[in-house]
Amino acid sequence: MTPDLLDEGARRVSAFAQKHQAGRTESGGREAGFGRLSMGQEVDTTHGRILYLEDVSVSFDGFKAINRLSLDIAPGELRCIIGPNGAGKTTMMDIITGKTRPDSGTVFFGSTIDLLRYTEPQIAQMGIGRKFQKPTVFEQLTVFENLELALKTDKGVRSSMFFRLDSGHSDRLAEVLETIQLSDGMTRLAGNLSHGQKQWLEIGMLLMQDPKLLLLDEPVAGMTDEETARTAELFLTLKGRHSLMVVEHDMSFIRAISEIVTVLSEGSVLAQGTLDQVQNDERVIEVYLGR
Ligand SMILES: Nc1ncnc2c1ncn2[C@@H]1O[C@H](COP(=O)(O)OP(=O)(O)OP(=O)(O)O)[C@@H](O)[C@H]1O
Repeated sequence: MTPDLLDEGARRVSAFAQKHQAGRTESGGREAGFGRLSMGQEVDTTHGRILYLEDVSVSFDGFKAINRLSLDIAPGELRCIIGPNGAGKTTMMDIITGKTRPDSGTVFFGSTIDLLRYTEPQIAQMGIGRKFQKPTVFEQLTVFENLELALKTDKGVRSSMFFRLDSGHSDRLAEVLETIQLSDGMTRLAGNLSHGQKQWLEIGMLLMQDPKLLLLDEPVAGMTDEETARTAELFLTLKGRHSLMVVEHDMSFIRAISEIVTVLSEGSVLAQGTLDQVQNDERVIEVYLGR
């Protein structure tokens, strides 16, 4: 990175810090919430569902990875998805985000947006954010710059460096920094963060884009116990303001955050209920022990 870019970055961070130092609230301003949608479409959740899949199937070379899958998620819900390896969890997220087209079935965002009519970037713009297992932050940029860049994903890195935050963006950035507990580390290079902090930063980058629905694939894999506990706290603060779908194998984490747990097996819903209910379900015990 050139010195002029570094100077420019430092100047912006300093101006930002001065503006927001006094403005920190106990809740980090979280009461303001998120929720903007683009694409000129509002998500209609009046029927009590933000995501709705019905009878969805997809095959790869004759193998049914998703088999007549039906499930729905309520606005503000934090839904945990578990299931043995190969159950179809990632493929289900690929279908929701437009990465994979199902052979049949229905996938709706709210009650009016047919997601199967949109491309992957359009679905992201509509407010469905996805976090893959591995963190993909820009290691050579600071925490602040990563978050700032997330506001302007349509621009190149250099033009984004000179992008000026308006006060709405600036407030959101401060709010997100508080939410992901990186306010004090905003000038650190992302490459120097711990694994857990990188994961939180990437979640923060998604939050900058005002997602209605967040899909998170194995968010605590590789985290320390302390990082896992902090991630549970983070998800509980996001619940209500966003809808979350969390795929995870770590049962202690699921226990800390879950209300309803959906168990996938062989591409379908095998069981659904509280973690205790599904863990005591004979069919669930069988698919886990059978492997
Ligand atoms: N593009 C593809 N081509 C062929 N087979 C695929 C493809 N994507 C997924 N599959 C198969 O579909 C099945 C479901 O895979 P998927 O990755 O969705 O499972 P998962 O529940 O996410 O597993 P894990 O917990 O191991 O991540 C697996 O048998 C996988 O091998």
